[in-house]
Amino acid sequence: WYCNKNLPPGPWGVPIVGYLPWLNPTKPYKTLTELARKYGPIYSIQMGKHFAIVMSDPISVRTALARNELADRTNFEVINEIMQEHGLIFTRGELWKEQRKFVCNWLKVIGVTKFGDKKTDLQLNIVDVVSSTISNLRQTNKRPIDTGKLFLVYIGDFVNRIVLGKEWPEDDPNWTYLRNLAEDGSKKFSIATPLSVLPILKIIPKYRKTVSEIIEGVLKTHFIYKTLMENRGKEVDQCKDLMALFMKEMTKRKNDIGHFFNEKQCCFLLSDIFGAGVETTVNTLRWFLLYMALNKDVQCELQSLLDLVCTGDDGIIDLENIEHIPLLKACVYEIMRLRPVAPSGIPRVVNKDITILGYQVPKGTMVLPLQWAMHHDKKYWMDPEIFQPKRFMDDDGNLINKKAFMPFQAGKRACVGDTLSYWILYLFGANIIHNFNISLEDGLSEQEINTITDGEFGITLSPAKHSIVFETRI
Ligand code: HEM
Repeated sequence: WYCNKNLPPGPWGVPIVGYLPWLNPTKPYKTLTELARKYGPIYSIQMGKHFAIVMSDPISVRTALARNELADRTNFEVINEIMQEHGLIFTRGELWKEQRKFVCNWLKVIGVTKFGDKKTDLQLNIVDVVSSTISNLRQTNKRPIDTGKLFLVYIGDFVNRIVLGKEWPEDDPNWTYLRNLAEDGSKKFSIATPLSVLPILKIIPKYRKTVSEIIEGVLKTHFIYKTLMENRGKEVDQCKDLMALFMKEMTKRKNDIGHFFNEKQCCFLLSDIFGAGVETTVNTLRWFLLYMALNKDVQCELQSLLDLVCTGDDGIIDLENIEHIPLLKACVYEIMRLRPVAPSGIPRVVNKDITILGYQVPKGTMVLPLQWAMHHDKKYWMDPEIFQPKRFMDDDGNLINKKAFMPFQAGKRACVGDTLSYWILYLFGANIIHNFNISLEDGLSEQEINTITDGEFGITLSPAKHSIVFETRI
């Protein structure tokens, strides 16, 4: 690519590491955004081993992500070592096509449809874990709570139900192990991240050890999944969880060749969906409650609206009720704009030489759709740093689409869990705000609050450690 004179502009780097030494080590998306303001909506940058283009104009990002040539993920050696090219998120080619179709079909089977009937068992399952969360919070008696641990238990429980067809008591040793692994795994993955761009770092014991520990966690998780599979009997035929559907597909195709429905793929797929579904929604919900605590006027307005629609005897706000409160959806959109859990974007790779916005982009180039830059661009958002949910509403109070809003990205590889995530976030968000007055623990200085809202970036962007006080209001 050095000979290619028609590459997008971009900063110079140094041999081997490229531009890495100049990236903010804890918030790389902020440096990448500053570079976007300097070099424009498409620029090139060398990140260690990987040559990348960074895109930040929403229309060109959508157009680029929709192209077949960008439907693959970057080939990271360390990810291949851990995932062995199985699962869904990091797969390529025929395996990806087949497994994505299978997962999208499973989501339809359990009732996740964009415009369909929302009064399904699925909603009852979410409401059930929301009710347990609320009962738990009622007992906190205004004691400050670490929302990360709490939501991991309940959202994790819901995801286990739909993925494994399994409900574990909170103190079950397997479930406790998987939860600890989820928390610990995020930290380990962030330690291992530099390896994806600089595989040479593998010679340093700290990195080797981290990768070995991640692999050990993967193997133990698969052991738990395999035991669950072995213990499932005839009931599987009636079940709709992902594991059951996969097992039925394995039986149906056991004499066929040229497919990927085998036990190894099943284990990687189940853990991929658990990982993709839990950490993202837990952290988005934590951001939501944090900003509710910091914006009492919005919280009060929401509570009055929720009081009006909550007419059922059970005191539950359901998806039907939520259709009448555009402000709630606007708050969820605004939090995903202001603090997207994937601020740098999830990278894709160019699988053959192509032209993007008049530039020649060679095969193998990594493409970063930079969510942080799009979500904080003054051209599209007035006062982008301020939490202002009503920017997603018109003067008549209706929701409006914003082209620069892309938390799930776009195109053939966009997130498969967008609708499900919204349902989880609406049901948890609405019912918690309806039941409790939310505030941040007392006595924090402005600087401490800024540190919390600035967040910590690992696999996802989460608020820095903080506690929330839940005061019962109904
Ligand atoms: C707030 C919640 C969530 C956010 C912000 C989010 C965001 C994303 C993003 C940015 C991508 C990359 C898409 C691309 O390359 O264009 C992605 C991929 C993916 N997400 Fe989500 N996600 C969320 C929740 C979920 C949930 C609940 C599930 C589980 C059903 C899920 C499953 C996946 C899968 C399987 C992929 C990989 C798709 C593929 O490579 O074909 N996500 N997500």
